[in-house]
Amino acid sequence: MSCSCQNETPTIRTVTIPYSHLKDRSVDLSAKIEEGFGPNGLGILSISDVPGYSSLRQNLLRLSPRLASLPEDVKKELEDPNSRYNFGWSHGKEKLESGKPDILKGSFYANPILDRPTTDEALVQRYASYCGSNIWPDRALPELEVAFKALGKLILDVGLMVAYHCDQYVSRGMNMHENEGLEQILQRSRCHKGRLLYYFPSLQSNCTEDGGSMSSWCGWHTDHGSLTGLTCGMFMKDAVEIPCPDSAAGLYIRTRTDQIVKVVFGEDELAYQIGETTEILSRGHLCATPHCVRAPKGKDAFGVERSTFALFMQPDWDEKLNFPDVVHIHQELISAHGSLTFGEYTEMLLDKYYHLKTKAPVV
Ligand SMILES: O=C(O)CCC(=O)C(=O)O
Ligand SMILES: [Fe+2]
Repeated sequence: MSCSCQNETPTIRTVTIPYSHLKDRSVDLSAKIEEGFGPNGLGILSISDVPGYSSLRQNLLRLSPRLASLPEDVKKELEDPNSRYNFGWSHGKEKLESGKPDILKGSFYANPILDRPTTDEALVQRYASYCGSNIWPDRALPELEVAFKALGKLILDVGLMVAYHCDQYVSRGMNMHENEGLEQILQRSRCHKGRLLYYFPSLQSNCTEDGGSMSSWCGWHTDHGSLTGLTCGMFMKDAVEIPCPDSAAGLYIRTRTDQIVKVVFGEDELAYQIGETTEILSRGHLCATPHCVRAPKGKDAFGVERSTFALFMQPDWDEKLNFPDVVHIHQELISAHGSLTFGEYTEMLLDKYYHLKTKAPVV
């Protein structure tokens, strides 16, 4: 890990694993997994030299401003209130830390592997945010489906390799039942979710000030699922890709010791973060990652937009989660219900946080 310090907030480079090591199941990557995801790690690591990745990233991220600038009535047709906007276009539906609607970014959600994970209508109603169907802009932006699925599949394939090495690391510290490792859970899931994010350009009135807030573009949170694949954000101005105009802008992480650090990884690297579900199931051997995104500031930030893509890899709605006896996240929910499926667990969380289905998702 290298660290350069500016404004007292250190900038830390992620632990990086070359793809050639990752794909080799006989290489022992425990030390790297521990350094990135273990109790003293940042909860993020990146994979370098993934074949084909750079162009798939560029193809998809370049479509993000085009999607966001489609006419309002076209975007409205891509909305899915029934899934609480967890499929298709979502803008201004989620709430910020302040409770105000989040109008700073637009998201497009889809399952990159299965267009329709089940035909069972009862399941679609019960777990609408997982079991729903994809909504593609077939006429307005037909390239989106191809580019989204191609990048999403690649991030899943590489993510399964990361998961294999996570299991190797965790099984050194605890007994793992057969079939209950992260790799197998993710392999058999039908509900992975991709999110193409578009951060609208800063407006003149607010791009000089962010009130010192780290989370000016995306609030502090931990991802809910198992493992999140994340691309390096692409900054653009007037449809042209530019370097980020403010070195303080980008992804921030809160460390185990409550320090806030800015995290960087190469444009051609694919980053992975741990979600809450993995932290619970691994009994804390792998730790979830609190993170947020800071918008650029200063006069050069005017008109600058950011695009990125996240793949939330999560257990199937039917997956029985073998929760440990002692957990420190969502303890009251889990201990009251010995064995829960991931679908049931998620519905309970949504109810806890979002007051009986009136608000936003927890991906
Ligand atoms: O924009 C980013 O880099 C991170 C987005 C994120 O954390 C999320 O979608 O959960
Ligand atoms: Fe996140």
